[in-house]
Amino acid sequence: MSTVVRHDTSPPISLSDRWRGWRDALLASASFQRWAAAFPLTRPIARRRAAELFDLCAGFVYSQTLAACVQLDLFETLRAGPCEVAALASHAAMSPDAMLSLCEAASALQLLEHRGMARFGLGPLGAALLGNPGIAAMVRHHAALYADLGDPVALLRGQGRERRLAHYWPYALDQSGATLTRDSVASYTALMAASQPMIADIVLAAYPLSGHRCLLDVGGGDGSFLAAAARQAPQLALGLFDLPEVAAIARERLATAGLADRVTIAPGSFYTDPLPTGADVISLIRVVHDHDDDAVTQLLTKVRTVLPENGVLLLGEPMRDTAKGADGVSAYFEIYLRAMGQGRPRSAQRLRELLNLAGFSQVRVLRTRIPLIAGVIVAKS
Ligand SMILES: C[S@@+](CC[C@H](N)C(=O)[O-])C[C@H]1O[C@@H](n2cnc3c(N)ncnc32)[C@H](O)[C@@H]1O
Repeated sequence: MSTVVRHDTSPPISLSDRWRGWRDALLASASFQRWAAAFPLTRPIARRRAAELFDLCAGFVYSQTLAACVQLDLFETLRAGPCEVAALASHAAMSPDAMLSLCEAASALQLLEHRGMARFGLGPLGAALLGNPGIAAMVRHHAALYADLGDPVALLRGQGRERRLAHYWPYALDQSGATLTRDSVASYTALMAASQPMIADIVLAAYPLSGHRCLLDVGGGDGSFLAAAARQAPQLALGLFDLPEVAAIARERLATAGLADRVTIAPGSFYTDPLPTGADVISLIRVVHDHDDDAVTQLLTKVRTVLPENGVLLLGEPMRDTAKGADGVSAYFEIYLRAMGQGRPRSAQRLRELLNLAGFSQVRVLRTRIPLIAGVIVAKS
């Protein structure tokens, strides 16, 4: 491994750099670690750090344990009540020993729980997962991400290998959407629809739409957010803009929901086509984060241009800095979006800067029920 060359144009070392340097040297010292683990006052910190490092090393195994449970429909199987390992094993076409390993691992992760007499039932996290089908869908689609992450350094260097995640989100490869087929958009559209009810609850609780006349959902997927908005605000006229093949799915889904008369569907790409006019509120739900800064600034400018005076932009997506525990979200999206090939996880502050750049001068960051899942910003020009 070569040494990093430091140029003397680096800024002078600050007091905080010095303090951190001292701390890092201490923490990196094996003898300090031994002392900290032995000394009663520092022992709890040493144990916590050891557990945190262990979790980081083992994270992939935890994820794959969860993936196996989802793939085998274990949570669904246990919904009705606990089962014997032998029955679960025969259902999953594996040996009872292998099933026991999976059940033990899943129990340690609170996905399952021992229920005595070689039986296992749902654990608190497995049960919670059943209440939100979006999570299982998310776990299943991670197969593409983990394939890309087989060699993380090659991924970061942009070397070789076909990127499976970029094919999963084909608009990352074709911004006009012209080459996309129904098949190529169907899985990501279904994935988004599965988690949309929770997102819609969070966004619409933070910013109820009762004061608006017409909502245009840009990048609106299969129309699940619009359907939730329609339930909350019966007066609202609805519009959806998305790539043509996705817009076709939305047309069918919204017709099935009995909303055909209330909704106008506009197929197109926000890179190449104008946005429809007429809405007094335009939503961008989980759209901005997977596009690069220049594209986002252009999109936000387009949105501002078609909004009337006093019209509102409603932006909802995970943000780096709006929640306790958001560090994990930040780490996840940094690498996820790198594998996808575009976009950045942004802080509310960075989004504010991009909104200002696009001509929105009144920007408010709203509190949300579960900030880890979605932050909300409303903006006016
Ligand atoms: C991550 S999904 C979010 C979907 C939906 N808003 C939700 O939260 O469930 C991003 C959406 O933006 C759409 N999209 C991506 N690029 C687009 C473009 N250039 N023009 C229009 N829509 C686009 C995708 O088709 C997809 O439906």
